[in-house]
Amino acid sequence: MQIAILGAGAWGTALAIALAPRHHVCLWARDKAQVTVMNTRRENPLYLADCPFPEALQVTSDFTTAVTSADLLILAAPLAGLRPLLEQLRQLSQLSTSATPAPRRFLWVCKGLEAMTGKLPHQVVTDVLDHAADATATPSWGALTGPSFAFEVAQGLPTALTLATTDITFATDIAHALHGGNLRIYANDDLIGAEVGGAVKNVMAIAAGVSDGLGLGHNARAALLTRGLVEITRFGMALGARRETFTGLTGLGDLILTCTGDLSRNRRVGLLLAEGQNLTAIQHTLGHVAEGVFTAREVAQRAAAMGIDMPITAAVAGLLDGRTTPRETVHQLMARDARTE
Ligand SMILES: NC(=O)c1ccc[n+]([C@@H]2O[C@H](COP(=O)([O-])OP(=O)(O)OC[C@H]3O[C@@H](n4cnc5c(N)ncnc54)[C@H](O)[C@@H]3O)[C@@H](O)[C@H]2O)c1
Ligand SMILES: O=P(O)(O)OC[C@H](O)CO
Repeated sequence: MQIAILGAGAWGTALAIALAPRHHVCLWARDKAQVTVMNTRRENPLYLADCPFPEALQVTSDFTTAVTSADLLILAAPLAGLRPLLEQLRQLSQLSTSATPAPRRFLWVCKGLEAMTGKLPHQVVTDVLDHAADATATPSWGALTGPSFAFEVAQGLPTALTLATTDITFATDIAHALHGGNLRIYANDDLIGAEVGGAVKNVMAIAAGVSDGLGLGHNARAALLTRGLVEITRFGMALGARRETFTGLTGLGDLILTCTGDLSRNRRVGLLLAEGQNLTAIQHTLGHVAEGVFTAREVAQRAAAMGIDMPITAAVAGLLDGRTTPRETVHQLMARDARTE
């Protein structure tokens, strides 16, 4: 299969490295200087150092060429970049004079709720690509998500992912095509559940980082993960997800990985919050803002509007907004009334 990976951050680069030995893969980055560096050094020192590119991997800054020659697109920007990237694709489809139209099969890999709109990635997709106007042109799309640190995937370590979409035939076909090497890909038709799991686990990872950073111990972390999963499930089911999705890879799986693995950027935000750093200082230290920072606020707002009890999420949102300190947050959570599990 000819695959174009759009976005050469850590995750897009890792997927390109993992898929290139079995597919024709073209990795696109919008920054020409970054492409020159990647082509010269055959690695991505800015986002994923010490992970050499397979010989067959192509790297380009030519968007049109990357897109029009692909059978499958993997949109590998963070959630904030999903809408602009889709707009770019839509323009290309509309403006293309090529005999080969832009491919309609695509996956996204971002995790979160969009800042300001509170939308899940598939809602952003349907916002931008108004496919309902032409039923015959319905694109096939889905989320590729699950417990996966980019560095480990690029190192060829075993990883299991989920390809979630409402069209199970498409999910199964593409999962089958991508499955192989040390990547296991499961198909799932609960797109909302998969996206909610991937989004809200980032909020819980910030909480776990705070807990560990304050030295609250293993008991506290186990409680946090367990009650965090309850919150994720509650929120997801209210949005239409299936309960069992939250015990799968995109729920419990990604929650465990991100809350306990020190490669997690969201967990690191929590660890730095526990040291007393504010968000500006954290962004300076890490060089970016982890997805959970935006998602915490959006989930807290949506949950409050829907009357869903999400105390850990609300606590993380308050902490990120500077309304409480890490120790006050712990005190507030522990002071809640006793209840049934
Ligand atoms: N890093 C991981 O281990 C990992 C694993 C699984 C999923 N994810 C998810 O994948 C998404 C991307 O994460 P990442 O780690 O690659 O981020 P990153 O910060 O390493 O890189 C983001 C890349 O996207 C590019 N980008 C941003 N906006 C863009 C736009 N409009 N058009 C084109 N490119 C754009 C940036 O230039 C950068 O190259 C996130 O939502 C993340 O949650 C990451
Ligand atoms: O580094 P994080 O916290 O963005 O997590 C990366 C992946 O989402 C883990 O599955």
